[in-house]
Amino acid sequence: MPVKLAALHREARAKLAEVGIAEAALDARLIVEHFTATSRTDAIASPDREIAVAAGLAVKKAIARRLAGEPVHRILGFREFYGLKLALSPETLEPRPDTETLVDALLPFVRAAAKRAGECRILDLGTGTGAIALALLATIDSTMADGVDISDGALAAAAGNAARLGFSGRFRAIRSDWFAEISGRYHVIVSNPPYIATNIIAGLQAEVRNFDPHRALDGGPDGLGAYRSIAKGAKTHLLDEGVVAVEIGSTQKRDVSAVFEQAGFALLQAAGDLGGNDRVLIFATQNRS
Ligand SMILES: C[S@@+](CC[C@H](N)C(=O)[O-])C[C@H]1O[C@@H](n2cnc3c(N)ncnc32)[C@H](O)[C@@H]1O
Repeated sequence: MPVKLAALHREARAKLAEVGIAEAALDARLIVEHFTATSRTDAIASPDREIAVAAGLAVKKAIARRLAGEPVHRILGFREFYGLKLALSPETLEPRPDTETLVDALLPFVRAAAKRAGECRILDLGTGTGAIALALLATIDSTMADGVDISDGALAAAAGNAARLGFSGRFRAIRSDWFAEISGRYHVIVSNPPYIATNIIAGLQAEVRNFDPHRALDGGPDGLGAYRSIAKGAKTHLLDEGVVAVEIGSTQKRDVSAVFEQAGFALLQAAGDLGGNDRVLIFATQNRS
């Protein structure tokens, strides 16, 4: 029997709240809206709208997945980042709001390079869904980006997102172990690399541990492995006046700075995330700063 929209919302919310899911109301709303193709306005203006049986069943299945611990955006299959709707795959990290801080901090450097050189060439190492590169392309016209990943599934998701958002002409997805397959030079190298120490992963929140790919999380024994690879290769892939920007774990500012300083870089700027934690470091080559 078809069910009414308001009843579906109520039932979904109650089921998630019952087991103590923190964002029960929001998660229920996102699930119902997505699987019934309705909006917030529909829920207010047409609470008695009848929902087709198939859509009602799809909501039930989605609620069951949420109850089993799957993050809501994995269930929906997409997540918003910097105002862009990005499709996820099992091989991509779910982009986080904290990473938007990295995009914000980098924009002035991208703008300056675009003004200076007529265009800004960006290399996004560990591109995942393409989140960082696509946010920069969406914000500044005279930009092009190469998104690198070691995961074929992530690269397929990034290329799909670029195409859907109309950026195929300015975005290339490249399979590479960091710089191994990269020969060009860039005005900006950016990365949100895996930065969690291997022995910490088992103790992470279940939603992260069980659903984000470990290749996107695991930074090796001390969490710094990817930074070492990036710092080592960055100099020979930067154009004059170029910068390298990385996201970091909240306790890694000193260690990551040391890794880049040893590779011939100087810290130009540090930025915090929405919670006030150290989150972004931007470096230039030492002879420039
Ligand atoms: C923390 S995720 C970041 C994803 C995306 N940039 C974001 O901010 O949402 C790190 C990414 O690095 C990729 N990665 C891990 N090891 C790599 C390697 N050796 N070379 C290239 N990419 C790698 C992972 O597949 C993953 O997509």
